[in-house]
Amino acid sequence: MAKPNQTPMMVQYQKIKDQYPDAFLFYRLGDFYEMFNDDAIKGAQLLELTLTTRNHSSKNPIPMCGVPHHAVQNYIDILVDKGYKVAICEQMEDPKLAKGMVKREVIQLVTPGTQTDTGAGNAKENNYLTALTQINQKFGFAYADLSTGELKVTSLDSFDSVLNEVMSLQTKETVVDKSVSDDVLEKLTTVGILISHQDEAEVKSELSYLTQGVEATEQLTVLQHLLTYIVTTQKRSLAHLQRAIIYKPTFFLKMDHYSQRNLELIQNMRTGKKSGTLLWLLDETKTAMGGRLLKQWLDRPLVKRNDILARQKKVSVLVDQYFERNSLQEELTQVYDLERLAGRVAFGSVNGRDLIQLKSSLQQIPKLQHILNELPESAFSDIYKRLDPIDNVTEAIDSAIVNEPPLSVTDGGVIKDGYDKTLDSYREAMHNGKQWMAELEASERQITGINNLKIGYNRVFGYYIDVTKANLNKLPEGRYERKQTLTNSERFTTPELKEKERLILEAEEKSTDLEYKLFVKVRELVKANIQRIQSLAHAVSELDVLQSFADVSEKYRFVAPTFTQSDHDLEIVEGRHPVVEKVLGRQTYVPNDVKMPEETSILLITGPNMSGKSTYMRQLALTVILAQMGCFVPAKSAKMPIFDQIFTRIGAADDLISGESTFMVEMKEANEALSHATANSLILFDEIGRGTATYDGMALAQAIIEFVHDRVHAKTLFSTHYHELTVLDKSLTHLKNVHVGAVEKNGELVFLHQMQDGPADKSYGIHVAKLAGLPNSLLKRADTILTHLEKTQDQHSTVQVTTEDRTVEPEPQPTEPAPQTSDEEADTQLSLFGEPEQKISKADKVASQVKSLNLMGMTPMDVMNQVYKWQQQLEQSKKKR
Ligand SMILES: Nc1ncnc2c1ncn2[C@@H]1O[C@H](COP(=O)(O)OP(=O)(O)OP(=O)(O)O)[C@@H](O)[C@H]1O
Repeated sequence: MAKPNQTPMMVQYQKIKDQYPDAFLFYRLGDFYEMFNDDAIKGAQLLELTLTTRNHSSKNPIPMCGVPHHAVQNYIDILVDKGYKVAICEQMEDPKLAKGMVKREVIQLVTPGTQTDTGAGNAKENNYLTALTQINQKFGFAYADLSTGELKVTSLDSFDSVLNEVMSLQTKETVVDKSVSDDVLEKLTTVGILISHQDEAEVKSELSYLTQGVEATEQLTVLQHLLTYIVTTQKRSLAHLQRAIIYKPTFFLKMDHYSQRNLELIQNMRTGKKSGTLLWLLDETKTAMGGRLLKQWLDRPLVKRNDILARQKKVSVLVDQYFERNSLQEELTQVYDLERLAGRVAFGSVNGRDLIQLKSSLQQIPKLQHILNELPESAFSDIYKRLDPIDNVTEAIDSAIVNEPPLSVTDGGVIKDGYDKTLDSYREAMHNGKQWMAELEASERQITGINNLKIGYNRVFGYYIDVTKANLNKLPEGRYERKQTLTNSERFTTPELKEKERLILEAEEKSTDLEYKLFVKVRELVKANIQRIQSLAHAVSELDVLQSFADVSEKYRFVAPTFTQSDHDLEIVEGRHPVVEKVLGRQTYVPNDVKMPEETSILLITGPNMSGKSTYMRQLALTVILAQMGCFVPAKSAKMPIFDQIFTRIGAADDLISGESTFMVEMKEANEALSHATANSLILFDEIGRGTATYDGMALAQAIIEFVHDRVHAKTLFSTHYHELTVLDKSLTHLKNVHVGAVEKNGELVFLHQMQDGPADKSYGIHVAKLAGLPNSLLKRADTILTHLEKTQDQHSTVQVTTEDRTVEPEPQPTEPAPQTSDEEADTQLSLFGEPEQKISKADKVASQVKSLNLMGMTPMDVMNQVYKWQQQLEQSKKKR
């Protein structure tokens, strides 16, 4: 709100700022964009700028900071990357010509989801703006990428599905209307998404084609809000936005975002980067658009047999045709980002260099067509047809734009000679100008007899005749008009020089104006062809991803999988985890079979820690994903059914939203799988139940296995440390035991990484703890406890699997007292800490904790954490003393 005694400028500033309370207002003032008040205080801190004040002599100076106009994009990017919005407020008239206050307006609101200049490093990333509405228990969900014009919409029936979409699209901003509940908004905010409110929906008639064919109320509503938000923030042409495509999550192999994360499809769990992911392995794309499409395919593998086979067929052809594939790669390398170029054409931000990139990309198209023609099969006929070289655009650019245009489109030098007669005549005048001046200089020297007389030019005084002071007396009277006096010379003009100057300057000005007009004309012609460019871009990206699949398939010895028709036979022979194999090296990696014929639905996997159980499970999931993307798979041979969904519970569970315990999340994820999986799904459960007390965990694990076996029938890999569960194969006919082999050599554990039939006979947890470097005395103690526990268990038979009636007998709770230890054992504990018992009460406490430790219910990591805690406690007690 405007404050009393404000200057007219600050009144104008405040009026504009009031319309954008949640954005930084970059207010153009001459060569700078200024921020004031709170924006300035916060902006100076975030952008590391010097904070100054306006009216510093007044009682209430106004905090202020600014950035130079030519560097503004950097600063906008920094703020937007940090999740803020920036309103760019421009001067709408020339300050020299303005009467009173210069008119200013916000020309664009840049937000995290609408940012289109995402930098060269992000060329292979989409930047999705998403939108949400909640109508009659349903969610309308839409998303758009403003840099490429992609627009999609769907209906979702739960918030979990919304979250899946939001997370897998990696959106930074969601547009919502009033219908979205506070609870939903809070959850979205918790996962770091900026919420933008858009309550009105007003889509202009010229954009109504974008929603054509969309009928469901929630879809139409969400699109209208999204489009209104885009129009109000962008305030520029949106000619490249494509008609909304309606999609359904069931069109694709469904995976929740936890699975996508756990399987490390596009993001490394430890580093958050691409390296070490399936995308990293697969990405041999040569164009940025291909890179983006590959990511989309990886997010959404297919489920329709014919679609999968059509892609696979193309990959096969390219695998076989090495030379053609190489040529394709070479030609694709020279195709620029057609999608984003089309976006810049629509926004009007395209420059001469962009048009040259567009031209040279289009010139590659006939070469791509030629290569596809050389291929033996007609598998590529659909792509071939879509490879439209758009000759009229190539010709228009080629005839008009110079080969190496400058960055600016307003300073001339963009249009070719011979393209426009009027432009040529201006250029001639400019060029002749030099000639005229040389001739005039020669004739003036002759007339005056002054040999060092010069004709020069500067921006302030224009053209002048320069005569040294010593020669001034030689100038004839009357003809020479004085312009400027310097120490050693004087500068003059003549009516003739003035006339030539007028012609030259006029030609220059007219020439740049005309060049810009001609450039815009070419740009408009390109704009009229945006849809053709976009459809070409799709075809090129597809070709690029397919060649990348073929390249990777050949390089890493992948094979084409076959898909079973009606039965659920799954047989992978010598399968590999492609990423682990790439990292470890081909020689080190041990391939493994996965054999699950129709009658086997569950593989119960046992084996030591670190032996490769999780890798084996992940390997199968990645093989299925690769197969359903249309790619070859890392195996000697592979036969599988087409899966509809993949559920995984692998690795550490975390829940960003509710802050629930690991065990709670684990159970929720298990529930998700048990309630939604079908006989056509794949379930991977890694050590379910380990997050709670042994008996509880084991009971739950068994009940879950039985439930999957009897009711769900999904193909399931279940790894466990509960060896007691391996007897289940006696009662569950569709369950098979397998284990990862390991052998003990001279007391050392050697992992074979080889999957073998039957259950594992030992857990080897303590051996793994040894590998992790835990102290010898502790390991010795753990061995003693283990022997003791095993004895107790044998005597009391407390842990026993019950399979009768598929129910679990009530088990004793793990609150029973810890096994009594002998004096000799107590001594061992104390020697662990090297201190006599009576002096150290802390050590005493720790020792008693060691005694009561339930090693059976702990992973090596838990043990390490516990030991670390003890070390800390002992360290503190030492310090106190
Ligand atoms: N088939 C294989 N060939 C060679 N090395 C392998 C193979 N599978 C796994 N490994 C190696 O063993 C390591 C441990 O594998 P993984 O995490 O799958 O074991 P795990 O049995 O699931 O362990 P834990 O039970 O402790 O979770 C991997 O990081 C990898 O280096």
